Amino acid sequence: MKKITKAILPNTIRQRPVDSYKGTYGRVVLIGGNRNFGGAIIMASEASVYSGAGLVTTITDSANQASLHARLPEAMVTDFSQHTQITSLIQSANVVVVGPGLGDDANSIEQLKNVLATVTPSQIVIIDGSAISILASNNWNLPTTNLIFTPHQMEWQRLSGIKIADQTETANQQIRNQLNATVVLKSHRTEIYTETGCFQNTLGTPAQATGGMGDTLAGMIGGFTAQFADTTNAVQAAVYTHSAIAEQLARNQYVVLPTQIIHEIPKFMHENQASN
Ligand SMILES: NC(=O)C1=CN([C@@H]2O[C@H](COP(=O)(O)OP(=O)(O)OC[C@H]3O[C@@H](n4cnc5c(N)ncnc54)[C@H](OP(=O)(O)O)[C@@H]3O)[C@@H](O)[C@H]2O)[C@@H](O)CC1
Ligand SMILES: Nc1ncnc2c1ncn2[C@@H]1O[C@H](COP(=O)(O)OP(=O)(O)O)[C@@H](O)[C@H]1O
Ligand SMILES: [Mg+2]
Repeated sequence: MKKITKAILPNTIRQRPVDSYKGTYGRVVLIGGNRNFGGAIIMASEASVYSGAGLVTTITDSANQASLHARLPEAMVTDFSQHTQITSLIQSANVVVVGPGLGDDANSIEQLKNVLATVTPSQIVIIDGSAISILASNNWNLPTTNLIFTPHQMEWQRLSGIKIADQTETANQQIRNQLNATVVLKSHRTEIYTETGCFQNTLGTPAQATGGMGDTLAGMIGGFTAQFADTTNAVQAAVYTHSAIAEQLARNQYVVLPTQIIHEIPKFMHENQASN
């Protein structure tokens, strides 16, 4: 397994061309946040915006709209009932992030089904949290698109059928091959399984063990893959950045909050972009 080091950052985070505009940096659509888990999709959306995604739209329960806008006026918002608009938003996205706080009720299942039916091969689809658990309990065909799963170990157990104790590199890679997807298997040393091999994060702190930390990572992966052409590098850079910021904050903090990481992303990317 190859180690992910600091070198991934300048290899991925490019200086912005002077003649660019918001469209240069990708359209991310995030879908999640039921009435109970609004915070999850708010953090994921914030993480996409702070990672530099050009345009971010959040599709969520109407109960979350005011709080999302109060925290993040940069995001556009549509609620779960706007079916026609949702389908056209998904069609226009470069990257779709589905699952943070989505829940598993009938509406959650319908929203995920619509994503899977709508996406095309040129898009990137990040499947996180509840969306992984819904997929694990339904025998649906996966769409032909660039799929990125971001499970924690129990979500991976549900999806892959591999018990946590048996989640070895060989077993994980075998299921990845069947899924034909990138798998970001989150743990204290997150592993990324791709078509070209497996990469392990070298950073991360138990100060990160708090709710919303993975929702934030999903949004960051959305923001990074929307902007940076090499998707495998973009995923690695997002995973590394998430933990590197957490480690910096953990020098002086017992616990690191997801929203604190989010607010440090622009500065961290500025300091670690390619110098040319
Ligand atoms: N503020 C918000 O809105 C928040 C909303 N959230 C949203 O909630 C939704 C459900 O996501 P979820 O991860 O909380 O629940 P679920 O999928 O049932 O997994 C938990 C089960 O797995 C087990 N487990 C074993 N190993 C594990 C591991 N390494 N990491 C984690 N768990 C592990 C664990 O074992 P236990 O802790 O009981 O020992 C337990 O039995 C999802 O949409 C998410 O986005 C959250 O992000 C929180 C903040
Ligand atoms: N002990 C730890 N050391 C390093 N990173 C951790 C540790 N515990 C959790 N994390 C990180 O926190 C995140 C947890 O993701 P997840 O369980 O999906 O959170 P949530 O769904 O609550 O947002 C992952 O990125 C994981 O790598
Ligand atoms: Mg999660």
